[in-house]
Amino acid sequence: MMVKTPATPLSKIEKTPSSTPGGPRSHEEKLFVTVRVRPLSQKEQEMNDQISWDCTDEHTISLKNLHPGRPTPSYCFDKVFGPTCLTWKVYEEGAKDVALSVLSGINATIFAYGQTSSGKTFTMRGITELSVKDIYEHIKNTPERDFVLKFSAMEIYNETVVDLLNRELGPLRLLDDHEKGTIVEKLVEEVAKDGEHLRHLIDICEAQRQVGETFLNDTSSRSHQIIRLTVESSFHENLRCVKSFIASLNLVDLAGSERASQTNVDGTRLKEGCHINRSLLTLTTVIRKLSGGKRNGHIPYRDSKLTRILQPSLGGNARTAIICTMSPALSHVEQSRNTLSFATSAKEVTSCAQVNMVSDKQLLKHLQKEVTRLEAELRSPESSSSSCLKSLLRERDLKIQEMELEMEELKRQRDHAQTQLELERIMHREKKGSQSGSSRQVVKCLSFSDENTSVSSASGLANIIQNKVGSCTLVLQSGSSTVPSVLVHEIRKLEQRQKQLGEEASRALEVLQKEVAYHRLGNQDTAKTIAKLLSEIKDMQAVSSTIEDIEVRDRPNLKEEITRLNSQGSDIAFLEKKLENVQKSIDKLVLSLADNEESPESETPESKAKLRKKKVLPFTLSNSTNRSNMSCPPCSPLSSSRKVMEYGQENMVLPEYNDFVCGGDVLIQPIKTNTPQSEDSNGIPSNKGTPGSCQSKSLNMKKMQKMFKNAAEENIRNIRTYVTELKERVAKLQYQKQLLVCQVLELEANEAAVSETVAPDQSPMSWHFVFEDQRKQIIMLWHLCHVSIVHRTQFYLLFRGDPADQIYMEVELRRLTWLEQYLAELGNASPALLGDEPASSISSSIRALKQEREYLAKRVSTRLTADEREMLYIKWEVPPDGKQRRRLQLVNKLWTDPLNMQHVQESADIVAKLVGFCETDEHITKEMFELNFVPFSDKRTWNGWNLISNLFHL
Ligand SMILES: Nc1ncnc2c1ncn2[C@@H]1O[C@H](COP(=O)(O)OP(=O)(O)OP(=O)(O)O)[C@@H](O)[C@H]1O
Repeated sequence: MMVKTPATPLSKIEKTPSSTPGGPRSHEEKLFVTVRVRPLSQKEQEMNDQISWDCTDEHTISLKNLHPGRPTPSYCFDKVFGPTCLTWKVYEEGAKDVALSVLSGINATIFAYGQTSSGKTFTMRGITELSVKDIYEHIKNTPERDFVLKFSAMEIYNETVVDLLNRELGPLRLLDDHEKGTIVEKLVEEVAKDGEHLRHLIDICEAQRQVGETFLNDTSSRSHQIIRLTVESSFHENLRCVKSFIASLNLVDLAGSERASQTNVDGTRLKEGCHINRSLLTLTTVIRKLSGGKRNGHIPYRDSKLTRILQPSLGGNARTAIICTMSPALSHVEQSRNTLSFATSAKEVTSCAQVNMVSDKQLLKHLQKEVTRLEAELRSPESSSSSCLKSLLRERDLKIQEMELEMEELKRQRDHAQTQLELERIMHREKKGSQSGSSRQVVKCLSFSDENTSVSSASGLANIIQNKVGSCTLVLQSGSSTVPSVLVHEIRKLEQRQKQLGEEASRALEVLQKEVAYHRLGNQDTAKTIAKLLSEIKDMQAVSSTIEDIEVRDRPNLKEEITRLNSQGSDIAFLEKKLENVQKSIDKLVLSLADNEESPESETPESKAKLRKKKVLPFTLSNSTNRSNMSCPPCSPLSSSRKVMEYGQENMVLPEYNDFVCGGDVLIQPIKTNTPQSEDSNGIPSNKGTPGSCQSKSLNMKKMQKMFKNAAEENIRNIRTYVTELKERVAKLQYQKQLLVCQVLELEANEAAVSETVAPDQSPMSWHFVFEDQRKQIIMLWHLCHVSIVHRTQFYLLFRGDPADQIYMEVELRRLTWLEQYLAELGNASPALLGDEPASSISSSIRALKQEREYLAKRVSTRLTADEREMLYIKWEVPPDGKQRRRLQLVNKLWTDPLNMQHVQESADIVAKLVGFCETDEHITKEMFELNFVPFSDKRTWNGWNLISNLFHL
C-alpha cells in the first residue's frame, strides 16, 4: 500500500530513500552546517570595532587580510549568510528542509552554536516561529493524514535538566530506555491544539529560561534550551489506519561557547561558565570524534547531559542542521575562529536518519495503554464513560417510570368507566323493577376491545332503557320504542374510551415485550463473546504455561539464555496478539452491553451521539488529553451490535419466550393481546392479560435488567482480572529477557574495555587524539576540583603524549572524575547529612589553593629577574598596584582558563619556574603518579609538594 506523500513540497525529503514507502530505511547524510554572521552591534560600533570577516560567496567566509603578505584563512560550508541576510532566508536555505523532515517521520534537530551575543537566540527564535508556521500549513494541506503535535521543553543549566513548562518539578533525571535511548524522566508533554497554542507554550518557556547579564550580552542565555516538537501522524485508507509515523524536531539554543575569562565572570557566573563549557567541551569532543569517522574509538556522549540528550542528533537517527553564529568584529576574531573550527568538524559528521514508523508492536502497546486508561476511567466514579453509562441508565429508569405512570392513568380511566357502567346498570335495574311487565332490558355494556359485544351493536336494541342522569331521564326502548339520543351518545363515548384504553395498554405492553426480547438477544451475543473469550484465554493459558515451564529450567549460561529467550519471542508475540484480541473482545462486550441497555424507544439523537462516541473510544490512538483527530475507525464490534439493534427496532417478532429464564425464574409470561376478553361472573371484564398487569411486568423488567447487568459486569470483571494477570506475566518475561540482555552486553563491554586497556590496539595517530582529548578533560577537572596548580604543572609538563603515558592519563582522569563527582555530591547534599567534616573539604581545598598561590607569589621576586617580572606583568595585564599585590595578581591569573591551551602552557611554564621544576629532574618521575596523588615527599627538591598532599586528603 502506498503512503501518500505530503502535499507541501518537501523536495529533499521526498527524494530520500528514507521516506519511500514500504518500511523504514536509513539514509546517510552529512550534517548540514551553515554560518551566520550578524551585523556589528551597537556596542561594537561605539567602540569603533572593525569588521574582520568577508563572506566571499554563499559558501565561503574568509578573514580579512589584516597583514598583507600573509595567507588569509578561509572556510567553506553548506551556506554562509552575511550580516545583511534576514532570518527567513537562513530558515529557507539552512533549516527548513531538515525541520520539515519531522512530518515524514524523520527525527530532526536544528541547533545554534556560537559565542555569547553572536545571535543564537535571535536566529533560533526566527527558525522556531517559521518551522511552526510551516508545520501547521502542511497539516492543513494534508487532510488525508491525521496529526498530533506534542510540545515539551527543557533547559540544561549547570548540568541540571529542568522542565521549562513546569519548573516546580525541580531537577529531572535522565534515564536510559532500550527503545527510545535517553529519556528525560517526568518531562511534561503538552498536546498543542493549534499554532497559537504552540506559540503560547513557546512564550512560556522563553520566560522561564535562565538569563544572566554578562559583559558581552545584556540578556545572555546562560543555559542550553531544547524545544521539542513530537509529531505523530497516521494515514487512513478505507477507514483503516494503514501507517503511523512518529518523529521529533529538536530546536536547540545553546549557551555561549565563549571563554570564561572573556565574559568577566566570577562567582556564580564562573560556575555557570564551567558547566556550560563542560557541556560544550563534550559537544566539541563528540563532534570532533565523529568527524574523524565513527570507528575512532569511544564517543563520550555520556560525559554531559547535553550530549546524552542530543545523542541521536549527533551522528544517530536524525537529520541535523547546525547554524553557527558569529560576530564580525575584530575583537572577537579568536572566538569566531573557534566557532568556525567547530563548524568545520561538524561538517564531516554523518548521520543516519530513518523514517520512524510506529510498529505493530508499538501500536499494540499504545492500544493496550489506551485500554488500561479507559478501564481506569470506567472504574473511576467520575469518569466520562461511566457517567455516560449512568445517564443512559437514568434515562431508562425515567422512561420506565413514565410508562408506569401512563399505565396507572389508563387503569384509573378504565376503573372509572367501569364504575360508570356499573352505576348505569344499577339504575337500569331499578328502573326495570319499577316498570315490571314491560319488555325492557338493560343493555349490557361490553368488555374492552371486543367488537362483537361492543355497545355499538346496542344501537339496534329494541329494549328501552331509562336512566336518570342529572335532570334528564334516559330511556331505552326496545323495538319501536324511542332511545334518548343523549344516552346513546354517552354509551358510544364510553365504548370508544374503552377501546382506546385497550389499544394503549396493548401498545405499552408491546414495548415492554420488545425490550425483553431485545435483552434476550443481547444476552445471546454476550454469551457468544464470553465463550470466545474463554476459548482464547485457554489458548493463552497453554502458551503461558509453556513459557513458564521453560522459565524454571536450569540456565546453562547467559548467552544461551538470551538465545532461548529470543526463540520465545514468537510465543510472547503470540501471547500479546491474543491479549490484544481479548482486549478487543472485552471492549466489544462492553459496547454490546451498552447497546443492549439502549431501548429503541429511548434512543434520542443525543443518546445516539453518545453511543457513537463511546464506540469509537477504544480505537482512538491518542489519549483523552490529546485533542487528537488521529483515530482508527470503529471496527467490527459495531456492525454486529448495530444489527442487533435494528432487529430490535424493526423486525422484532413477539416472542415465544416462556423459556426465557434468568436464574431459574420465569420472568415473563406470554401475553396475547388479541385474545377475546373473558368476563367474570358479573359480566365485568377480567384483568388477566390486560394492561393492568403491565405494572408488575415493568417491575420484573427492571429486576431482569439489573440481573443482566450484574451478571455481565461480573463476567467482564473476571475476564479483565485474568487478562491483567496474563499481561503481567508477559511483561515479567520481557523484563527478564531484557535484564539478561543487559547483563550480557555489560559483560561484553567490560571484556572489551579490559582487553583495550591491556593491549591497546591504537595507531599512534588515534592515541594522539585520545591523549589530546584526555588532557583537555583532565585540565578542566583540575580546575573544577581546585587541584594544586603545582600538581597541575608537574603533570602537564611530564606527560606530553608518549604512548607509555596512557596508563597515567587513564588513572589521573579516573581519579579526577571520581573527585569531581564526590565534590558535586557534597555540594548537593544537605548540611544535616554532611555534618561538619566533608563540607569543609571543598573550602579547605580552595583555601589550600589560595595559600599555594600566596606561597608562589612570594617566590616571584626570588625566582624571576626584574625584567622577566616586568614582561610578565605586561603580558598578563597586571596593573602596577604595589609590589605584593602585583605578584599575587600575576599568580592568581595562572591556571584560570582551562579551555585556553596557550594559557595553560604559559601558566605551567611560569609555575615550573617559580618552583624550580624542570622536566629532566631526576627526582620527579612519572611513576610517582601511578598509584596515588601524594607525590614525592622530598621538600628539598620540590618545595610545592607539601601543599599538594593536603589538597587530596579529602
Ligand atoms: N542577525 C542579526 N541581525 C540583527 N541583530 C542581531 C542579529 N543577531 C543577533 N542580533 C542582536 O544581537 C544581540 C545578541 O543576540 P542574541 O541574544 O541572540 O545572542 P546569543 O548568541 O543568543 O547570546 P547568548 O549566548 O549570550 O544568549 C541581540 O540584541 C540581537 O537582537
